[in-house]
Amino acid sequence: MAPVAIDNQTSTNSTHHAKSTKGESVPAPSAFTLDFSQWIGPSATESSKSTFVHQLREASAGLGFFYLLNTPLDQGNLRKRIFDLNEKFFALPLHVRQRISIVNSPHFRGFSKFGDERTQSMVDHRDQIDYGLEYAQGVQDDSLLQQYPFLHLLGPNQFLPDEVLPGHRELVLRWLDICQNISLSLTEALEAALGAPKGSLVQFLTGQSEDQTSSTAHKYARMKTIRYPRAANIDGVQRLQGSTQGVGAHKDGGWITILATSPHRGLQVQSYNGDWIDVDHHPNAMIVNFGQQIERVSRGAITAAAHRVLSHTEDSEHSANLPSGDRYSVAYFSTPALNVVVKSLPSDSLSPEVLSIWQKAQEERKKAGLDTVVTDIPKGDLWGREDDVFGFQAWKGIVRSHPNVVERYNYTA
Ligand SMILES: O=C(O)CCC(=O)C(=O)O
Ligand SMILES: [Fe+2]
Repeated sequence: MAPVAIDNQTSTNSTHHAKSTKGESVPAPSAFTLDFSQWIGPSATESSKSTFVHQLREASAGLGFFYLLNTPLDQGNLRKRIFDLNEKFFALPLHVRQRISIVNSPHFRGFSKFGDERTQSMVDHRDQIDYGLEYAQGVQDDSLLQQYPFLHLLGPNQFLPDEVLPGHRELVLRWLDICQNISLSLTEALEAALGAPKGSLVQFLTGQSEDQTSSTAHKYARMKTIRYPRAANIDGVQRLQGSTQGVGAHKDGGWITILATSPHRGLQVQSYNGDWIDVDHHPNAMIVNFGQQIERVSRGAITAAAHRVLSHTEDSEHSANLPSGDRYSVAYFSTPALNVVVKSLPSDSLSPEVLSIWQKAQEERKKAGLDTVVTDIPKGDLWGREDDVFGFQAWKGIVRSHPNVVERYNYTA
């Protein structure tokens, strides 16, 4: 097959208000289920690995969301323990939760009260603890921080002591560590799926590629333990009348997201035709989606999923026949190292298999009367200039989500 240049312009063009010109409803591609043990571990064989890579390729060009079975996160009782921890934390009185308030942390890590976070300038109806890859201490060099404000993101997490929340530090750091490994391993599989040279994507995560801030690789990742409460008033804050925004429509700013949810409905992904599709809870699979940096690196061959979470009150129709109580989730976001320039792969280096899947998707869109993908997210929302290190994008994303931290430390946005 003649190679076709996959171009960022056409593959991920934002057509905010585009509609199917035929006005008919277009069937949406469904989410895929992949088995991680086919890719890595004692039962993986050459043939199972190639099946995995094939499925990953298909999943990457579809909704950009897939289920991943048999990860180490679903072994033993780890998932149950972290969800128990999450529920216990949010059951604590506000003044105890605020002992690890995000505004205590110059590194944007800690508890955000209900109503303190924004997406697309609108308030999110959730509360959460933000974490990042653990660094014993923050960067101390003031002139470096001035030049590269995103280095403020590196530093220690905040945890409640074991007497108050048993296992908090241990469990979260373990979850983070396992997710790091899964994300690296999936990145190796993505290299195979795209036909990219070995190590060409992994280098972005390890920080071993181009380096403009220092000779140190500033590896990075974020994680959140989240609650979407149902009550009308949470910690003295009233829900916005009529708003169902748990977290508003967005594409994750980083690389790969690994998500576990409680059985409650709420997560939705936007199909190429603009429809919002439920991504249901899976009791023994992680939900994986891609972030904007992979979309950029792959020139749009891999879709960064546009998604959102609806947050419903007790009496809404969405709550019917669903488990009562609040929705919880644990989200891990791998990102490129802060010091790397995330360069796109040369378009002629993408494998014919990827190009043909991409072309098929294009043809389907055309048949549906759509020239481009319909999305609520502006194109290249968190893409940087080709020569900027990723840290600047990470900084842009975080400062707009947490204006209270920006104000407390006099950061410039
Ligand atoms: O809570 C969820 O299910 C998803 C959260 C999410 O998309 C995010 O925090 O970026
Ligand atoms: Fe997200």
